[in-house]
Amino acid sequence: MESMHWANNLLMLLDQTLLPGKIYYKPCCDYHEVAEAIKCLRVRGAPAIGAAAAYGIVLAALSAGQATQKEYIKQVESAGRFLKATRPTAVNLAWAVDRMLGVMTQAGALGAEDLSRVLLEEAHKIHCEDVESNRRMGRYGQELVPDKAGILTHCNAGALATAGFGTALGVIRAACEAGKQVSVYADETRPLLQGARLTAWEMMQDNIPVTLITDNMAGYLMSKGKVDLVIVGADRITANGDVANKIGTYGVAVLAKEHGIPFYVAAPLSTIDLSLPDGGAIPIEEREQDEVTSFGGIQVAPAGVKVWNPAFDVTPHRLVTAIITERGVVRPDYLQNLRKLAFEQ
Ligand SMILES: CSC[C@@H](O)[C@@H](O)C(=O)COP(=O)(O)O
Repeated sequence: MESMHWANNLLMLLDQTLLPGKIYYKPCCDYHEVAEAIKCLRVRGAPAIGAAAAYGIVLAALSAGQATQKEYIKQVESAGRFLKATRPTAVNLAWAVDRMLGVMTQAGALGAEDLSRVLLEEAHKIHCEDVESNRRMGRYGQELVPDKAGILTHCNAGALATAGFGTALGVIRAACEAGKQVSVYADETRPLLQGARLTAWEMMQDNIPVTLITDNMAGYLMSKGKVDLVIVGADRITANGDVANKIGTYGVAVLAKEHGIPFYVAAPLSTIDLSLPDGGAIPIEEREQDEVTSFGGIQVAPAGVKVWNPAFDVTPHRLVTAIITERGVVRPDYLQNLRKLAFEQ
């Protein structure tokens, strides 16, 4: 299932807020619609919001087509700032926007039509490269998966969260393609249920055995010897290997440590942010309180109760066994090894 595609100068986004009940591709005809879709999690997952934002830049460029060159550049840059401000944690979003703006600057001498064509080519490149990275990650990562493994995952780091194949779920898919049998356990992932709604659905679509658990069952599941490894995606990885991912990931990592279970993170290089020294510097998105006080549109908490709703947490690098990237598997010392990997050609 494609998370997005480009058709007739429109970005078609699979509306993930409706899954698994309904499959609907929402057409976005301007960058404001793309920004709204990112904010509301119609499109979500770090690489997917990066690719969507890249197409958002193309839409801004297309609608600036009649402007003078100076005005055109001003409008596209302003769209870039707008798109970047939608969600602060996943660095892939800013990475993709900056890459698009960089291409615009380099090709600055071109007329509007050519410039928009170059931007569309770049957005397609970002989209295609992500699928290719995930496939590579899968090849490296599947070597860490023993046959008959019980695998716990949190949130959704699958095809839906990327341009295709997935990061953490890509590793699982690659292990299956290599002939291994696996049993996947999906944390439901409160408050927005990406695990229940999306991961369980994705695994079932591919006939990969999956068992859904609520988030508070993970420790007991591990104590019963059902989990051989944990694998999750990431929204941002800092220079020292600290990992921001969906809220609840940190708790799973602590439980994995307690039970001696390897904890793997699968993420492309576009998720690695060497400009930040450690996880303390990552901006963590806080979302609306009704995501916590309501469930399926029904209020489940007393009106007026105080709520804290961070969308992500940070897992310290000491709990991360290895980081799987499209260039290979990185192990501690992350400070040294991530830098080495990023600058390798
Ligand atoms: C390959 S996706 C990795 C992460 O982006 C994913 O695990 C996650 O935390 C997504 O959060 P979301 O709030 O659904 O966008």
